[in-house]
Amino acid sequence: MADLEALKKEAALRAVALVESGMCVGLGTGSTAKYAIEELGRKISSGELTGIIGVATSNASEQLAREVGVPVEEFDCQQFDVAIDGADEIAPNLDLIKGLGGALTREKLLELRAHRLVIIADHTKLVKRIGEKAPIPVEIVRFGVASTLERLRDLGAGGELRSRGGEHFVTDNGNLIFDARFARIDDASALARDLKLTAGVVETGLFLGMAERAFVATPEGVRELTRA
Ligand SMILES: O=C[C@H](O)[C@H](O)[C@H](O)COP(=O)(O)O
Repeated sequence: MADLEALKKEAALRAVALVESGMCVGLGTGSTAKYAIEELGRKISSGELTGIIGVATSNASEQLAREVGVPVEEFDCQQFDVAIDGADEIAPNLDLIKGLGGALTREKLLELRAHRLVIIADHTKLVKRIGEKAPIPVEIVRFGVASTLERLRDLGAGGELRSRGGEHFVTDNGNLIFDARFARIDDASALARDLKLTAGVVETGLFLGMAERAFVATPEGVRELTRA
């Protein structure tokens, strides 16, 4: 296992330690959230946790959860005791960029209903300022994509439509992702609002004021960060 993978798993285990029997748990998406789902499955199989209900933020996470024995329900109006998910960037105030795995819309829908959103990551995801490294994934509908891109460029966005294997990347919702890059983001809330108000935009990967804590694994150990 590469070092970074070991760190991601360490962070995931710390988050799953917060889960208690009978909880409704939001299951994140990505290579770090995968370790959390596996650990949850292990604890359920061993009888350490009972009565857990999981709701997944992507088809891939739902499939993994079923494989490892986490009972999964459809997303409806659940209130989640905890949601555990990865992130692409973590700012000091725990504002996040998410969605490089393409699951941002389902993640946001679910995680807005979580009493506690717990982020798990390795130290490479820490930034001083949001947008420092990662683009902001913006999910957009296919219809009228060229005009939506024009409007996004009018907001100052560089970047491009995400592709995979020479084809447009398509989300679980059947939409496209524009990975938006901005020279410098001084006001993330204003940007999130402007992006959301752009016709054709479904959701953005800016998760502001949502995370309660983050377990960030470093070579020196796991740091626990909480939102002020
Ligand atoms: O759409 C994907 C999610 O937002 C992921 O949580 C995020 O991309 C981090 O993924 P990973 O843990 O694989 O770096």
